[in-house]
Amino acid sequence: MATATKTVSEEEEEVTTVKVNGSAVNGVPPVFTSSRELKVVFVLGGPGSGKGTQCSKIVETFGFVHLSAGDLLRAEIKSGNENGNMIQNMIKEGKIVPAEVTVKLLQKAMEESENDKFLIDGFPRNEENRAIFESVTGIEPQFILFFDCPEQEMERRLLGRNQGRVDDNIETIRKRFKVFVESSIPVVDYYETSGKVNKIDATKSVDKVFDSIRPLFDCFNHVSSNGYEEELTEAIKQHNINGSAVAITN
Ligand SMILES: Nc1ncnc2c1ncn2[C@@H]1O[C@H](COP(=O)(O)OP(=O)(O)O)[C@@H](O)[C@H]1O
Ligand SMILES: Nc1ccn([C@H]2C[C@H](O)[C@@H](COP(=O)(O)OP(=O)(O)O)O2)c(=O)n1
Repeated sequence: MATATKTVSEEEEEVTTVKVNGSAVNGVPPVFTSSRELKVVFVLGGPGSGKGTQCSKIVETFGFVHLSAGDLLRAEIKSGNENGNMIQNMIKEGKIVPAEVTVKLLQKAMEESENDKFLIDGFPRNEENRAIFESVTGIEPQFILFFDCPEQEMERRLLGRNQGRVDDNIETIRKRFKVFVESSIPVVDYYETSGKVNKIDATKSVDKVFDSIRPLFDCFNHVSSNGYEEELTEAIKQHNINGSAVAITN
């Protein structure tokens, strides 16, 4: 007689469903253990372009969880963890922390959350970030928000941010801009080839920037009978048609 009881191997199979997209790094298979269908949006842009500000608004309106890679790293410094000194020194120098450290923090935060929609802010910041995240979690982002803002404006905003950050001084800011152009823009270019990048003119007011982002997230609240994927594809198409005709920074 057929029974509804699941075998141990069937249960194991369920727990590993998000692993299937992951490819092995050096022969090591992906290790993410969530059984949920996670939806991830990467939020990229230069330092001070307004990523964190807009993420807070998206969280309020669309119920995403905001995971700022920078905030997670700063929390790690405060926690007194053995990596703290190394992270602190790299941030002070405007350098990018090794991906294994950052991916582990993001992975832990996602596993501990009960939500299934994540805004990952300030990540992936280089090719190593991107490749290791993909291999470990098997997650492909729904899309990328790319905040386009001239350096002069970002510098003005960072110098006025006033959060007591060790890296918001002119010397480190210049280093961060260089790293952004050399290491982060290539990641944006990578996603550009699969049509996932939604460029946002970040020079406008906070409310105007949010107005331009909003249609990309509406589908997560108003799912039509076709499912959110079709709505999202249409929203991305419209965004690109109306698209802010702004040049990639530098
Ligand atoms: N559209 C905007 N116009 C003017 N200032 C802004 C805008 N968005 C953010 N800011 C301010 O600029 C600074 C940097 O913004 P933040 O969101 O922290 O940037 P990021 O997370 O990209 O580093 C903050 O002081 C913030 O209040
Ligand atoms: N993926 C990441 C994100 C941030 N970091 C480090 C290096 C960055 O200069 C600092 C600050 O990043 P954060 O995203 O908080 O701030 P900015 O966008 O530079 O304003 O953290 C990292 O090493 N790797």
